[in-house]
Amino acid sequence: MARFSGLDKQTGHSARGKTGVLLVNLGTPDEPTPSAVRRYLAEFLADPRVVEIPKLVWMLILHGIILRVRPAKSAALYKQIWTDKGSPLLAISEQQQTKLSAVLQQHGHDATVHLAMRYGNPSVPDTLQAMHKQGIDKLVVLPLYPQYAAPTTASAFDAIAKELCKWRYLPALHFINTYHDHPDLITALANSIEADFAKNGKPQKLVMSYHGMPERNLHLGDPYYCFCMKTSRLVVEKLGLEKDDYVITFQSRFGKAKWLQPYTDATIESLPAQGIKDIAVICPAFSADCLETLEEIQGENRHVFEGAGGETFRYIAALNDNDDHIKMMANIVKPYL
Ligand SMILES: C=CC1=C(C)c2cc3[nH]c(cc4nc(cc5[nH]c(cc1n2)c(C)c5CCC(=O)O)C(CCC(=O)O)=C4C)c(C)c3C=C
Ligand SMILES: [Fe+2]
Ligand SMILES: [Fe+2]
Repeated sequence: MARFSGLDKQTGHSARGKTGVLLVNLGTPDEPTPSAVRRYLAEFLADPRVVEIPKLVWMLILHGIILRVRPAKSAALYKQIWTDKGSPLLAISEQQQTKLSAVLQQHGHDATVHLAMRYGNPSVPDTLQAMHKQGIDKLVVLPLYPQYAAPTTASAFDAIAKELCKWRYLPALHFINTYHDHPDLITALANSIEADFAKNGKPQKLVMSYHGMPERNLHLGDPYYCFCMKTSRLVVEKLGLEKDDYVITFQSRFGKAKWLQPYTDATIESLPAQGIKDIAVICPAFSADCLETLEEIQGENRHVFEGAGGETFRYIAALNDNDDHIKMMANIVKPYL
């Protein structure tokens, strides 16, 4: 057998030269059941980009403890957010794919749009192989993480590289590594906050809650924290908010290590005692609503706030398939088509 995979002469040497856009997001279990969640978490948490502790020690902890306990608990949470179209993250990503494809066509670009999930399905290797067979040899990858982070963006790159390493005829490749300060992202976030304020009134505090990361990663050189700060600064400048109008926090802590601070849940719990009983929460690291926004913020953190004496809690949805968001994606990829 040949060492590198190639296409037969027919498909390999003619009808090529097509351009494809590949959207990548994190992924989600196939079903909200303990066995499907176990499969998903086993792949996710074994990724050395995600958990950076010595492999042997981590495999013992992961398989000995975490994968015995967490799947049942997480499956119960996934059940709460599951829809008739499946996991929100996947369903929303599919809508983004369809709409981006339509917008690029409208603008006269002859590029197809594809979707892959870093963990679970549709997988990165399956999607790339299908694109290869369709004659795509110009590839633009847009990982849907606005702020570069090694556990997310670099991990998406690893999965793509791992597949391409096996190919004989490599595509031209453009990999978008971050868009945390892209003007269209800032506009889309500001518009969505403004629409909420116009409809529901300006809250006493806007909480901008980002997915967390171990603090150690920041000291090792991951720019994620600084990129989150920049996204927030640009959005609040655009909205003309004052320092007291908002707070930046980090959610979804996993494990016992110190993660980026301040933590979302502790901050939200402390607000009512300071007289802040009316808040709106937005999660600018999530391009699609998912477990971490729908269950953790809209569910858990709402209870935390109300339990501490808070009165009005609003969650401002992720940008999902908003027109602004799709336009941003189109403008980000267009220069490379
Ligand atoms: C274990 C370490 C984790 C790091 C580091 C991490 C970073 C990180 N994650 C996202 C985006 C998402 N994470 C999601 C779920 C999720 N994340 C972790 C762990 C880490 N994430 C776990 C264990 C889980 C699974 C949920 C659970 O069992 O509790 C999701 C949602 C997936 C879904 O199906 O809805 C997203 C999206 C970012 C942006 C990030 C950046 C540093
Ligand atoms: Fe995560
Ligand atoms: Fe969570």
